[in-house]
Amino acid sequence: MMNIMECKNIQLIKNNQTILHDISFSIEAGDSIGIIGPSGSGKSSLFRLLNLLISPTQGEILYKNRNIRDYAPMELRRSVSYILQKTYLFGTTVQENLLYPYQLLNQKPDFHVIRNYLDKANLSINTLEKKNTALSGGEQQRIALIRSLLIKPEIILLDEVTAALDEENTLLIEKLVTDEQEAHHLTLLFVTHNTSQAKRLAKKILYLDAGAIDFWGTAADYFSLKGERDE
Ligand SMILES: Nc1ncnc2c1ncn2[C@@H]1O[C@H](COP(=O)(O)OP(=O)(O)OP(=O)(O)O)[C@@H](O)[C@H]1O
Repeated sequence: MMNIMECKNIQLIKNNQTILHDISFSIEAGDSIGIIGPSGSGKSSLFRLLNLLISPTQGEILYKNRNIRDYAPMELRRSVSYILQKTYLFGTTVQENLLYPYQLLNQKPDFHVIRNYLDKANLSINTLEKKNTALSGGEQQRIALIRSLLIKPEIILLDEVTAALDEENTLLIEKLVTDEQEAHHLTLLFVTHNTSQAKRLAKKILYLDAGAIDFWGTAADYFSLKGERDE
């Protein structure tokens, strides 16, 4: 299996506080990695590093064997897409958001593809004409995810994207992601506080505690060890 991304001895210090200590792990193409750990353990900081929003104090991050600092940030962010709990739809209508990826990629909009994603997300084609503000939080989150997927990233970083959603919306978001993994070998890293979600989606678990890796391995091992600890 090819390592699509690698963190090598990452350290992050901010205001004299060590936020991440010596983080090393490799991400294989097609992986599905759940990142869990207590509040303040550094999960979002790790994503911000992987997306070139901040730089490590020490260590290096490689994407396809090349230091991410050697990529233009916008170029890297097309391949490594970062989606937050609080989504930002821009402009006025849903259509503007779903046509944006085609402008970015300099391609003609493919309404067949758009319709397909809307169908999967349980949204009708008429949603395109709706104003962003006319959508529920769950619908906005689905549109934001579709907008990201239309850019055809190789990796997506989902930072608690379903934390504010109900079960139905959560499962729709999960389905969009898992279908994309099957169809395009998408690599998934997701932060969650939801154990059931981690069990449903993760093949591997990275557990952070106070900025250090406390567990890194298969989800099966993690949940069987955790089960023993909880007994
Ligand atoms: N810009 C910053 N400047 C200084 N300290 C920061 C900054 N951003 C985050 N921190 C600190 O870094 C630590 C890790 O924060 P981070 O948001 O990465 O944790 P997290 O695991 O994502 O937490 P949560 O689960 O609550 O979202 C915290 O102690 C936080 O206060």
